[in-house]
Amino acid sequence: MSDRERLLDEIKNKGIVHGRVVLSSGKEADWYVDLRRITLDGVAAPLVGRVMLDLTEDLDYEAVGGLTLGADPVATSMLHAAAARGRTLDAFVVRKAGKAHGLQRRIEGPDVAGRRVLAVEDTTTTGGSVLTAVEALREAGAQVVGIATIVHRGGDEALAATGVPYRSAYSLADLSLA
Ligand SMILES: O=P(O)(O)OC[C@H]1O[C@H](OP(=O)(O)OP(=O)(O)O)[C@H](O)[C@@H]1O
Ligand SMILES: O=C(O)c1cc(=O)[nH]c(=O)[nH]1
Repeated sequence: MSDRERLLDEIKNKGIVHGRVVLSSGKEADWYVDLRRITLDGVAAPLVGRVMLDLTEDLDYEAVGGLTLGADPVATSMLHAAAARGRTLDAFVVRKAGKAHGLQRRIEGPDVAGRRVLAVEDTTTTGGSVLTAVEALREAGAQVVGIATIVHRGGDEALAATGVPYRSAYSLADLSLA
């Protein structure tokens, strides 16, 4: 079984929750893909790193990250998977809001200014969260070369408007949710 097939099984078995839920956008839905149960799972997280590296292998980037919290373990899994393959990949965290004390950084981690970066997410519904990260990265002087998410729920138009390649590892059809 490939990493992609194994991760799909993990998501189906551990990540899908049925029931009425309010989404990040304020919309309501009858099911939720809780990818934190995947990206923080000891078996699934290493697969996340390898699958997301494979998904974006044609893109040239030196750092990866996105809007906290969903994106954070995606980025660190990729960092470790890259290291296991002999490649150095930095990670970063985009805060939802700037911080008023300490160094007052909106983007934590090694500096992204002037660097080629990949914006990641665990799931995209409207694309709003990852677009917030893309805006913050561009403001900080990073060159966003692509966007990648584990599960694509929606947001196609907003994502296309960024003008950079967008990839998702799985569609709702893969999860038998569409
Ligand atoms: O495409 P969107 O409409 O923005 O929805 C997707 C976002 O929603 C979830 O995060 P949430 O806002 O629940 O916050 P969290 O990551 O802090 O848990 C998820 O992790 C994505 O970041
Ligand atoms: O839109 C969201 O907030 C959302 C949907 C989903 O399936 N999973 C998730 O973590 N967030």
